[in-house]
Amino acid sequence: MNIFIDENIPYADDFFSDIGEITRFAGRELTAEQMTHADILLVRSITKVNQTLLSQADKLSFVGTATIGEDHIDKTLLANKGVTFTSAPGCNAVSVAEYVISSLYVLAEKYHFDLLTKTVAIVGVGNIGKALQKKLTALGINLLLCDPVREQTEDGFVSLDYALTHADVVTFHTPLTANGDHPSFHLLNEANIQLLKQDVCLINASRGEVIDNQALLNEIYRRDKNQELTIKLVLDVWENEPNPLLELIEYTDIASAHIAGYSLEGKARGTEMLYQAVCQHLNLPVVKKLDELLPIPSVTQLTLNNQEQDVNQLKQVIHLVYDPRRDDALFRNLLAVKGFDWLRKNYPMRREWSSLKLERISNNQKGLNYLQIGFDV
Ligand SMILES: NC(=O)c1ccc[n+]([C@@H]2O[C@H](COP(=O)([O-])OP(=O)(O)OC[C@H]3O[C@@H](n4cnc5c(N)ncnc54)[C@H](O)[C@@H]3O)[C@@H](O)[C@H]2O)c1
Ligand SMILES: O=C(O)[C@H](O)[C@H](O)COP(=O)(O)O
Repeated sequence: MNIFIDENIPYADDFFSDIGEITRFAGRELTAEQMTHADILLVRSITKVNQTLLSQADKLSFVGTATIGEDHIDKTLLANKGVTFTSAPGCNAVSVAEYVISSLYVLAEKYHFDLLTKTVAIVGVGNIGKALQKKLTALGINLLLCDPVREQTEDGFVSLDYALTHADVVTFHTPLTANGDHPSFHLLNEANIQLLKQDVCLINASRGEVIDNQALLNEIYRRDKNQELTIKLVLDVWENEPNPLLELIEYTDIASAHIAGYSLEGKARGTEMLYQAVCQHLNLPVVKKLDELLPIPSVTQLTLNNQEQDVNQLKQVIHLVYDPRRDDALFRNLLAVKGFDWLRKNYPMRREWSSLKLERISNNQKGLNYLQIGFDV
């Protein structure tokens, strides 16, 4: 059993070494010739699984992507070839939600605003959007939800134009789609970008192509020329990765190399989900568990030393576990020297909020419930 596994899939040996012979590959360099030997192929988002790659893959019976996004997979081709496919839905949803909230508290600090006075629009309310909705609701932050697919059968959603016009923060969490009733390609574009409020915070942690990056840059120039307040910008994903629009970077408040989903837990859950799917595919018992593999966090416990949680304490606790300014500094300092893919391949350890246990001075503390937003209490 020959298992081809992307080099950026963690814990591959732990989960798969006793199932078959593992061949690791660099995600952008896998060739059709190599695929002649593969029974199982496990990829990440940068490997295009298409006719070109699979033209000689006569032994292939299973393809898995250790990611939420599937836009790099020709699923129709796999179905026609009788190849089983699975992705890792929700594996890094918490990681992305925590990236967004950590970034919002950086913006609140930098621009001296109170998040509780802001309305946040979540565009795309699936696994990630729901994780974000749960945390932001627990933080008492006003929300608008935009999801035309869910809106067909559920209440409580607003149109994109309404969200763009009324929200102080707009954060995108749709898949990248070019077809269907609600294509997301260039969802934010030249025609609607001027609807954004004067001092809006704009976040993209979905796919770069969901926002027309040139139209965004042009809008930034236009607002600057008209001496309007500029857009506060958090970009984790970029059109044309790994070659982002360089002129856009200087106008971002937080820029990162498509790492919002890169918590250790998020990436490792993707591996575990593929392992479970491979076991089902091969009729093998599931005997490996991720919890047995995760390392002890560098900070495991914190005692909160004041009776009332205030926003400063909250910000410090959140940024103790993960502060996106770290990734922004790496991006700005190393993108030109090392490159986008290197930044992702060499991403430093990052844990999720649940890895930190909060000890309290007294149990009668009122205010924020850290447990509800995802800390271990
Ligand atoms: N930056 C990162 O590291 C990172 C990590 C994980 C996922 N992602 C991206 O985020 C995307 C969303 O992830 P998810 O797990 O929430 O997926 P999901 O499929 O669970 O949810 C996506 C939601 O978007 C909605 N949607 C689809 N088209 C829409 C449109 N035109 N307008 C508004 N809503 C629309 C869907 O109805 C669905 O509810 C993934 O497809 C992936 O591309 C990025
Ligand atoms: O789709 C996803 O899960 C995320 O975009 C994830 O960050 C992709 O990571 P990659 O496969 O590019 O390493």
